[in-house]
Amino acid sequence: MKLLVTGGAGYIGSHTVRALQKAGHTPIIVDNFSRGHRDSVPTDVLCIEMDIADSTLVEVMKEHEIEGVMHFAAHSQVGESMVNPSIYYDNNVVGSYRLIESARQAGVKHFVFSSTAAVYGEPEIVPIKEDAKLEPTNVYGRTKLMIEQMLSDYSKIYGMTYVALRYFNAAGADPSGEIGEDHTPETHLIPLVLDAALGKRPHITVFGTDYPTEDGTCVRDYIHVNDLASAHVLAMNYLHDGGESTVFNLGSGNGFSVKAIIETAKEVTGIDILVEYGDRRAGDPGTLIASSDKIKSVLGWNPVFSNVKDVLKDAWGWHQSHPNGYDDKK
Ligand SMILES: NC(=O)c1ccc[n+]([C@@H]2O[C@H](COP(=O)([O-])OP(=O)(O)OC[C@H]3O[C@@H](n4cnc5c(N)ncnc54)[C@H](O)[C@@H]3O)[C@@H](O)[C@H]2O)c1
Ligand SMILES: O=c1ccn([C@@H]2O[C@H](COP(=O)(O)OP(=O)(O)O[C@H]3O[C@H](CO)[C@@H](O)[C@H](O)[C@H]3O)[C@@H](O)[C@H]2O)c(=O)[nH]1
Repeated sequence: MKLLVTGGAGYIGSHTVRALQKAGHTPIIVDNFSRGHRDSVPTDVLCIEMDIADSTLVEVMKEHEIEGVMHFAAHSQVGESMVNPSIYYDNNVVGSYRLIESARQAGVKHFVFSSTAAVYGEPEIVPIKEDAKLEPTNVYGRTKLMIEQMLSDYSKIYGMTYVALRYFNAAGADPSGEIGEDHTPETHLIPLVLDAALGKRPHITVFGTDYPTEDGTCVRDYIHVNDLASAHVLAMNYLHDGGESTVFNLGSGNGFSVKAIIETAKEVTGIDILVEYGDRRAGDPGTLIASSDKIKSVLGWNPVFSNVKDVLKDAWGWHQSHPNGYDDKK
């Protein structure tokens, strides 16, 4: 299939582009490079510098006979969304609306969307299943839920089928060491802990120690970025084969506290990382752990990297070989 990949120069998008190539598809990237990296784009992939809100995308999709869109492009930081919500409503909600509408006008048949565990808010039952209540505790999660609702309406009324993949915490890097996580500014726990191990930061600050969890710090479900990538290929193939619109969770099914991640990072790196304890970050739920039973049974998804230590090892490999991230920003 010829597939348009928005945000394909970002962290998860760049890993998925490679998975699509390996599966025999032709990805075409659209990225405005607000947060992505040119060096993460394979040299044999067409990459168009463009915003998802640009209405001329209709012509791009028609010209390249795009069958499906994979939509990664977004702002995606929980903390930032609680400080600067307007850019989240604009880039995520308005931008996605314009993209979905362009796809409809171009006759695109399928849509795979990067949703998030943040649509659930504070769960009543863990592991979280797809039919759990949807009450986001932060603006970021709310914007993603609104996009899911748009896709549901477009599917019912215009017949454009979609899969929303609600990922939990993406982590790790391709074991090749060629691509990895490089956000500016970095806000995610694992890269920050590894930056502290590299001496690029004096310490890691734990956000909150009074959550109702075993050690008082937030519990998250960390999933290897390549396992996320393989799920995208399965989801698009499923839609191509006539599968109906639906949502799937994507996680490892295991929860790790912030303290546990820091301890595992100390083991993997062999470095005694300095830790400080701070206040809670606004909008953070205490515990998010996925049930991924649905995607396993419906799509036959089979995660390869089930151990958080292996995830951290791959992330550490990338950080050691690219201590300043991609070269393109220097
Ligand atoms: N990282 C995670 O743990 C995680 C978890 C759940 C969901 N997600 C979702 O997955 C997706 C990818 O996340 P990521 O960590 O790879 O993010 P990222 O910031 O690395 O990648 C996003 C890419 O989209 C591009 N982009 C942003 N706005 C754009 C626009 N208006 N037009 C064109 N390009 C634009 C950026 O330049 C960047 O290359 C996001 O939608 C995010 O919400 C991420
Ligand atoms: O310096 C730090 C950074 C983070 N944390 C904590 O570590 C956990 C993980 O935080 P982070 O890595 O920022 O991820 P989340 O806020 O859980 O959000 C990620 O995971 C969500 C799905 O669960 C996605 O939707 C988001 O896009 C993605 O950023 C949270 O409890 C944070 O409070 C710290 O204690 N100190």
